[in-house]
Amino acid sequence: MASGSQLEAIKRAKVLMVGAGGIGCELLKTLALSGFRDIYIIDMDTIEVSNLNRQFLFRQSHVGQSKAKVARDAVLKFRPHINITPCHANIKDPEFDVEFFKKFNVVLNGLDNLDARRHVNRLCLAAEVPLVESGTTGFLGQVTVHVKGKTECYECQPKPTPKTYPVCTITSTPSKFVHCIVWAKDLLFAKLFGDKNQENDLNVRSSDGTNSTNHTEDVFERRTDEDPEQYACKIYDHVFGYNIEVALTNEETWKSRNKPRPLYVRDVLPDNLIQQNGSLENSVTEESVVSSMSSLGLKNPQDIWSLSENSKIFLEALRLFIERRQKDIGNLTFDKDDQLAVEFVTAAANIRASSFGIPLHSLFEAKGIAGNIVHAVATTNAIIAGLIVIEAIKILQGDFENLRMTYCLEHPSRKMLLMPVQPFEANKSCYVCSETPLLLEINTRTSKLRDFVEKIVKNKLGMHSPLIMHGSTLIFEAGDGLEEDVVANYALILDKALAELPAPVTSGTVLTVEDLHQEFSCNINIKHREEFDEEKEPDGMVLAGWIAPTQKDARIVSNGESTSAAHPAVTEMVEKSDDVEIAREKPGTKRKLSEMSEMIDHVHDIKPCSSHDVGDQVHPQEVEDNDDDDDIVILDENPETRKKKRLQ
Ligand SMILES: Nc1ncnc2c1ncn2[C@@H]1O[C@H](COP(=O)(O)OP(=O)(O)OP(=O)(O)O)[C@@H](O)[C@H]1O
Ligand SMILES: [Zn+2]
Repeated sequence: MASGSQLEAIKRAKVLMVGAGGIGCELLKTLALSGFRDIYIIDMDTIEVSNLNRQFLFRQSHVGQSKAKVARDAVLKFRPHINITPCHANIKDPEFDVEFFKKFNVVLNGLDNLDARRHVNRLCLAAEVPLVESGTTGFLGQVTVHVKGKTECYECQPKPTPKTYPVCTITSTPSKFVHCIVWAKDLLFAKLFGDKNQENDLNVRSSDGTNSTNHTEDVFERRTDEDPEQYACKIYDHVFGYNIEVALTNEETWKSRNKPRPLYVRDVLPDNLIQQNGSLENSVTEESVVSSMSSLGLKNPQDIWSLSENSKIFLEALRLFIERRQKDIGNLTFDKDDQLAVEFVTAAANIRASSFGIPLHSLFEAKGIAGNIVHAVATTNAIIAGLIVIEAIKILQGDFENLRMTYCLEHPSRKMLLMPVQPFEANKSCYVCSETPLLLEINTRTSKLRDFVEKIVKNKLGMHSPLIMHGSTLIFEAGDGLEEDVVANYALILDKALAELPAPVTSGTVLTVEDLHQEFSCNINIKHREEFDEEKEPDGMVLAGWIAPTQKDARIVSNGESTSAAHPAVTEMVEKSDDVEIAREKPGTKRKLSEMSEMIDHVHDIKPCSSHDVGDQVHPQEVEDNDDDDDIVILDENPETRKKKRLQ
């Protein structure tokens, strides 16, 4: 029961809620029932059937409608007199600028991606509005609070980077099903249905053994006289048969590994395959979702298909893409909600797995791996939403002393499901909330402005509409509303090496990079470096100067006993600590735990590797083998052993 002063603060508060999904639905309900009266809610999505099991404000009849609007209507049914303003929009739209943010007393995030979270963080800092940030991954979750000048900001700690796999493991030597999924999704699917101009590491060889670059025919191009079935068989034979035969010629590779088996349509399927394959075409109606499973009469997504069933699905899905989804071809990126794409990727991954002697998986499992899905747990969302409201109330009352970051653990430690931790102070070298410049080591003679913009400014710094200045000279800008000739001029400049720009960027140059939409600016000191290690520094540049505070001075101390952990994950804390609060070495300050919120946003990535580095200590293959492909570290159920176990 809220006290009088709490109720006053609640009644007066203007709250901005971003995201009306799993956490958002719970949050809106809890805010309304706690007495909040003025809530602005932004969500860019419409309701999908898959949301209904946990986003309880939505019903089947709402599918296709704006989440923000339906959530508002649902809550007004039991709290008719409060003011909820729904907005079906992207929080990154320019209208949600710093002035907009300033209208609110607190911002509450129920988002599901790093990009939007960083954007909100920057605007909250600029507008000086406190932010309560949240995330859940299955049974795990956390609520963190970010108040400018009092706590760290959301970006003070580097976020976990996406899981990457060495290119050679993916293209040549898969040893786990996830490698086959990454191959099927990021290479084969992208090659067949994605942007033709993008770089792709899939071996594109023509059937006579020469590399396609030296040969007139590209197997992936469909000839005009080739019908979809023939084309599908050609692709099958090429990627599962011919390419494997070519790989087998490299005997070195197979000395210490099991050899893969080349697979050809003629061996895997009966001769009359093509007729069989297309014979159920009539079962696919115009209105229904295009699906090779239903076309072939396979119903249960939890069944593990045989090699021949996977082969049929592969050929049928490819045929259906050509015949029914022609307009999408060339623009597709894998989407876990695209049934035909999931079927194709499952089948392709399973056929490859079969070739390499890796156990096959069901469509349900494959979809989970391909879409990085950790199944959402409604109760975790409800707990997290409750905690968001508790922290929001403290903020509204100005009770900053008692703010807590709270972690929801899957396996309660010392009978505690929730672990509250005092917020950590701001990282003095955070490039977002402090003015600390970054340092970029780059080959200024060979790296193009485009590389700098894409790899550093957009990917690493998360800017969308950047403006790059060299002193008072504007080098580059991107974003909507630029004149055509300006855009054309920048397009030319992008292909120039940094040192050859009209205002040359060389060692010692300080660049200022700004994103006006994010009200965010930072300086980057440029240091020329001639060479980079292709394997360890695949970007060909290294951004430094953004040091997590944990690296230097923070260590976990539990009951007076320090450990050497540099950047503790929540589970390590559970493992080693008897206390809820964890003191830094410096007495009187407390440290918070590393973030888990991005775990769910992880994507599988591929990084380059050379082919002869097996056995090397730092070889990615070895790292990956030990690492077991995991994103989330959890504790073993048995508290005695307290071993770390990993959750895929
Ligand atoms: N940039 C953004 N602007 C506005 N809303 C956003 C933005 N990014 C994400 N969201 C919203 O945040 C919500 C996150 O909710 P949740 O994590 O439950 O995801 P979901 O898409 O509803 O479910 P799932 O991904 O599990 O199918 C979504 O409703 C999504 O539309
Ligand atoms: Zn910061």
